[in-house]
Amino acid sequence: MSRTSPNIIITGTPGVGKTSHCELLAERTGLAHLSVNDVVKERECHEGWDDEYQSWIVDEDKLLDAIEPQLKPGGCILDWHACDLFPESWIDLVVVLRVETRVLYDRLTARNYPEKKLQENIDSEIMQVLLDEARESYDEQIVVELQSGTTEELEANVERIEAWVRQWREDRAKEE
Ligand SMILES: Nc1ncnc2c1ncn2[C@@H]1O[C@H](COP(=O)(O)OP(=O)(O)OP(=O)(O)O)[C@@H](O)[C@H]1O
Repeated sequence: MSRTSPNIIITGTPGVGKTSHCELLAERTGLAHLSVNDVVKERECHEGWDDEYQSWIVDEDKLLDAIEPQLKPGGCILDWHACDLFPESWIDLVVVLRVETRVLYDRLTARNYPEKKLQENIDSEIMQVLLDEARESYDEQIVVELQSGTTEELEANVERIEAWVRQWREDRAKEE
């Protein structure tokens, strides 16, 4: 698949800062921020609502069919707490955001997460579940782990990804 702009996944445990990163990055690069949660909800790519976890039960096939037309030409930033379902051939960079347990606890508590969901997400961050998932699903060279504990780190991460996008576009232009 030939893309004129890259597709990037920004992933990590809920509360690490995916949306904050994606919004800033979209604004600065012109890439489209695709919130997978919104797609699931708006395009009904789910099999109903899970009351205990307060989240949709995602129909992954439906989701992939829904986003494929947007991903094919490139230029998307996928914002989601999972990454292993997206075909490798669609993706150019996978950013896994990480945060200290204490900071994540405060962020999720502020959102009034149900106790079970809060604890599972904290455990998932401690066990680096998303980082392992990304490393198992994609070429290690395209997987980057970045800290997202402070606004300075957020700014530095966005600058770094922005520079990567610039370079990607320059390299692609040279190839043509
Ligand atoms: N690097 C950071 N420094 C300071 N605050 C941050 C940082 N990243 C995120 N936050 C704050 O943490 C909260 C959660 O951030 P955000 O919604 O971006 O996380 P998320 O990973 O997208 O969560 P979800 O998966 O539930 O959508 C927000 O209040 C945001 O302002």
